[in-house]
Amino acid sequence: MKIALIAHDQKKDEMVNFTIAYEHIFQKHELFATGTTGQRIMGETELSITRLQSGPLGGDQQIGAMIAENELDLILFFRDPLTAQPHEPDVTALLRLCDVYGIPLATNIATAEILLQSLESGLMSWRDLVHKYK
Ligand SMILES: O=C(CO)COP(=O)(O)O
Repeated sequence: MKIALIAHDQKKDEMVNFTIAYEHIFQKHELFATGTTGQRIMGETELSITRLQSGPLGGDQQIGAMIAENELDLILFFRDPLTAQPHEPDVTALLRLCDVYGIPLATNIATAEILLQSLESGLMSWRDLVHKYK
C-alpha cells in the first residue's frame, strides 16, 4: 500500500515515535511524506520515504494531487489543532480530497494506531480492488 505521512511541527516528535514503534509494518509499504516530516522520520528510522515539498511550500497540495490520481491508500496526518498554519487552505483541501475519494485518513495518533493495525491485519485489502478496477 502507498502511505502518506504528514505532521505539523508540534506533532513531529509524535510522528517520529509512531514510525519507530511501527517500523516493522511501515517497511512493508511504500511511503511518501511532506518535506520536513519525511526528513525527521528518515533521520531516526531505517525507512525509505519519497519526500515531497514541505507543507507550507506545496507539499500538502502534492499529496492532494496524488489522492486525486488514486495513488495513495492511507493518509496519516498528525495535525496540530492549536496552532494557526499559514497554509491552512492547503490542509483543508487535502482533508477534503480524502473525503471526495474515500481514502482512509487519520488526523491523530489514536486513529492512526487503529488504521495501521487494520492495515497489518488485512482489513484494507479492498484498496487492491480499487486499483484493479481503476
Ligand atoms: O505543514 C505540513 C502539513 O500541513 C507538514 O509539512 P512538513 O512536513 O514539511 O513540516
